[in-house]
Amino acid sequence: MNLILTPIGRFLHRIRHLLPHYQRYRRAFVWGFLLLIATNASAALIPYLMKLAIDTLQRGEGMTDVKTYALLLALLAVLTALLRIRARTHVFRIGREVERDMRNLYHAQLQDLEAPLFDHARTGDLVSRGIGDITALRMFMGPGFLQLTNASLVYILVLPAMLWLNPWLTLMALLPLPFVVIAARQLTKRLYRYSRMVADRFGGLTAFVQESVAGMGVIRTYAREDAWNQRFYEETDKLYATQQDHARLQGMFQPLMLFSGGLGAWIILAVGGPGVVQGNLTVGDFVAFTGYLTLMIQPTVALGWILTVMQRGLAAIDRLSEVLDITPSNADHPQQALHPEPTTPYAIEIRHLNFFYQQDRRIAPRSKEAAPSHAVTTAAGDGTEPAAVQTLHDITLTVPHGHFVGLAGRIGSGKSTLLRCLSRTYPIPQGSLFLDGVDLAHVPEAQLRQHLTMTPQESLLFSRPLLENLLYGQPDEDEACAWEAARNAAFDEEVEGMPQGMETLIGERGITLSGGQRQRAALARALVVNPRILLLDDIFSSVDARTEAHILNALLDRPDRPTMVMVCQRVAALHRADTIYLMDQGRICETGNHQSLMQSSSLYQALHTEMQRKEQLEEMEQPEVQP
Ligand SMILES: Nc1ncnc2c1ncn2[C@@H]1O[C@H](COP(=O)(O)OP(=O)(O)OP(=O)(O)O)[C@@H](O)[C@H]1O
Repeated sequence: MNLILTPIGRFLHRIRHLLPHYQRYRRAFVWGFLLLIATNASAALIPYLMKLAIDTLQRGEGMTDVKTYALLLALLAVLTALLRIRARTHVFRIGREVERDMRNLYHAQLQDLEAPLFDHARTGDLVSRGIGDITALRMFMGPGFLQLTNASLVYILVLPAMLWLNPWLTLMALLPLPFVVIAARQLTKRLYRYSRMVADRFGGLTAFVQESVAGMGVIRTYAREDAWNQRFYEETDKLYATQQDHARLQGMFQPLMLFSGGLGAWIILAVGGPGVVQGNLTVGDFVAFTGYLTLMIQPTVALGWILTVMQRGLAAIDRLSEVLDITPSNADHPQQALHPEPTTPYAIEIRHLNFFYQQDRRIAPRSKEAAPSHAVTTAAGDGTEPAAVQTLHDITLTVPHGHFVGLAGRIGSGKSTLLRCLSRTYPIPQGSLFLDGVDLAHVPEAQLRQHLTMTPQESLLFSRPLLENLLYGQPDEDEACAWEAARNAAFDEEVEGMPQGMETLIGERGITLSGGQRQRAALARALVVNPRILLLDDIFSSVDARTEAHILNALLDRPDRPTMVMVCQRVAALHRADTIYLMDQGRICETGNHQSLMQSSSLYQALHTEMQRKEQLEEMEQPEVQP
């Protein structure tokens, strides 16, 4: 019992993400199955009617019967064709529906994945899983199901008919079958291996193309086109070689199946022919036998194709499961709603926060034969915990409601990482970060995003009209709200100057805007949400100092100003900060305001002087600044 259950259980586990679809479309599958039974039953009647017609002719009986058989045969042929068309369109539609559902599921899962995975996964590979692998799944669920069911039904329906006509001749005709089964078993594993390799290589190639398009400017700047092309050719060569191995294997199968069918036909002639001459077999039996064998040859020959589609489908489901199995790190945490009004003196409280970046946390199977529960693994592919590097050390701080906190420190001191933790972009430990006294790890995602907005260093804009980008977090707001936010971000005048104003279509990732415009558009997008807490990570790096000061002053002078934590790179921001946390090597080394730090911290003094010098140079280079 165990022996039977274990492989079946393993298989069901492997296709676990497909089982809900079998459940959802169970009626459609049953209906498709019934249509296929009807199609094959109708097809299986044709050789039998031929036998009756020929036997009637042989006996020299009246033409009326023969005409009736001819009419019946014609009707049956039409019926079989109609049923086959209906069955095929029906089953193909199921495949399309599953394909659509899986694409939606996969896309939704990508939205839930956390930042560390995107740090290490290759975008192109994720794209290829969402496109190529889901197409392979459609083939598995639609045409694959159709051909497999068809082949099984042909054997189930035709074999008894042949045995009933002549058991001995049937056994002889099917002599090559065991060899076919053995060959199929041998080839299946290798087909899976090559299918998986082709899918992985294709994923790598998609990632390459994606990087080439994104990095076109860099490639041209360094005149690396030829070298880059060469690397691409090497990748395509590898894919080609794997595809060739795959095709060779697949190519072997079809002739093998055709040969076994031909051998069966030869046996029928060699054994059945003398039977007809000796009178042990009627000509009708002989013709029916040949007809049945022809019926069986088609699915037998298609077996190679079926196996390929099935193995490619299994490779696809393995690759998709690696992504679909990943659960967000806070999925199991109990949820606790934030209070609508502040209940504690601190909007933000951080207690002894330690944070580690995982190294080389990539999506890959554990072993060559995809294991069921793998998902995230190390470069070694052994599923052990990836190495981690501690980036934040024992951070403790508080931010009272409405305060403006500045983070300062040298490059790589951990400022952005701290903001990423605060915005829960990265998984955070429980009991370390609190919003309004509620453990951040327990705050429901949707609520968190209404209360807290983070604008990172490099903000992405979507290839949509500017208005849609600005209202992205509050799509129900009207255009007036977008204009107000643009005004607060000192971006409104430039929008007015654009020929299509708010309806201006933004290029991919905001490419058609200048760096400074992109940053202010991203700030305006955050302001539309009107969050209680605003996290700003060095978002003025492409904006001149005066514009930065202008925006910041306007923001801070608002009576309803949010609690703000900002990575400060300019002196004006530091001067306005209620509290400055000075960071060094992942630690908070000094705390105070500008005046107190100028007196107590040599690191702060040095940073401040550097900033001042940089700003003076900037002013000299760019005398024309925006208001
Ligand atoms: N996604 C990541 N994965 C692994 N390590 C990272 C990641 N992001 C940053 N680091 C490392 O963490 C350290 C702190 O980086 P972080 O970006 O927080 O510094 P920062 O103070 O914001 O620097 P900057 O002023 O240049 O923006 C650096 O050593 C950096 O290499």
